[in-house]
Amino acid sequence: MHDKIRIGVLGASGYTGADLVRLAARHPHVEIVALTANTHADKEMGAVFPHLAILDLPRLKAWEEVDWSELDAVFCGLPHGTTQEITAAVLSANPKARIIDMSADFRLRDASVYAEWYGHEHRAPELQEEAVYGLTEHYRALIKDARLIACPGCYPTAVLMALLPLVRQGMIDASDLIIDAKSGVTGAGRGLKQNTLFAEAGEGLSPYSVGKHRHAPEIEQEIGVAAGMPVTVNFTPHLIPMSRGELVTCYVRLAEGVSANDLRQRLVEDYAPEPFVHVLPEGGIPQTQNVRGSNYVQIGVFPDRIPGRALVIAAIDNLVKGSAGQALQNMNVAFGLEEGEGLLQLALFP
Ligand SMILES: NC(=O)C1=CN([C@@H]2O[C@H](COP(=O)(O)OP(=O)(O)OC[C@H]3O[C@@H](n4cnc5c(N)ncnc54)[C@H](OP(=O)(O)O)[C@@H]3O)[C@@H](O)[C@H]2O)C=CC1
Ligand SMILES: CC(=O)N[C@@H](CCC(=O)OP(=O)(O)O)C(=O)O
Repeated sequence: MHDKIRIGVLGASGYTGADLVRLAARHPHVEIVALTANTHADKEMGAVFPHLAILDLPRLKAWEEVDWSELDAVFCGLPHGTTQEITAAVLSANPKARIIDMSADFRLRDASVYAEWYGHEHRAPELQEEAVYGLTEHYRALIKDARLIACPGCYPTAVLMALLPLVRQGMIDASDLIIDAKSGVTGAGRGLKQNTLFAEAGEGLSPYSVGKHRHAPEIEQEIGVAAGMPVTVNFTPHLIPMSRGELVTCYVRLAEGVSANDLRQRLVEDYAPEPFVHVLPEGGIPQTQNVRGSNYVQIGVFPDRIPGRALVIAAIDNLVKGSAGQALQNMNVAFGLEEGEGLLQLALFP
């Protein structure tokens, strides 16, 4: 029996993997045993990420070279589509390993919805069925015993944290949700992409995947469960010229007799025991700068000038609460640790 949780991070040369390493390196109950990369395999982590060079870390290697038997938990920060077969291989080599996946591969429960939005049949359908959706505050009881945890996408994390308690209580109309979302460029990963080049993303603001972003079905899946009926949402993401951070503005229709104040009160009460959720007082403005580098979520509620409507706004750091931080939070739950262990650092402001 080891006194620390021995972890591997697949995709450690990417943004989510590297942020996981940054956080895990200071976690008192974690030992980082294996790190993998694709094109960066065989490099030192500190050579790929000089901000981590101060740490004594294992060398990056190809995932095929990892000895799975020495790991208790495996974090996957791989491009979606690549994690299914790798997860199946890991679990067949070490059925006791806990997999905490940051990609989209196991989030959708319906195989046909997955195939429609990701363009291929799922390659590990039995694992897709087994996976637990890793929105910690809402699925904690299932995460505790799960072998495969599918961490939510960054946008769905922010949206669902803002809306789930309200939909569940029937305080807003789940069939009338308009979500205007903005993300920093790290949301797109570290690979070279034209739209995230400084010259093209800087000093600009653009919507993308309008009407067809793959986070829409993920949001619809979870809102649908909370509402007890299928829903369709209007979800439009935008790319903002900042490195980290995400802000979602949700325009909602209030149920009869419900006010924006009631929504805030509901969120305050539901999230009162939650260490990472801060529901702001009346007039409080959520800002990405207030959560930058941290695992916190800020939520603000405002009345709309249009009667019967309200705005619920949430801010997160896409790489922390939106991926690596939430993944580590899930590991804490799965291994029976204090949920805030390794995650209580405050936002880097300004
Ligand atoms: N960025 C974000 O804000 C969020 C991302 N996610 C999801 O997390 C996952 C990782 O994202 P992110 O870190 O941004 O991505 P990056 O592009 O920054 O990193 C991808 C990582 O996967 C490795 N890799 C790429 N292709 C393969 C392959 N075929 N086999 C094995 N390893 C491979 C890369 O290795 P190498 O660099 O050596 O080529 C790199 O380590 C994605 O599924 C993403 O959608 C989820 C929530 C938020
Ligand atoms: C700015 C940007 O490009 N963001 C990414 C979202 C990152 C994320 O959460 O993606 P997964 O669902 O693949 O994990 C995007 O819109 O595709």
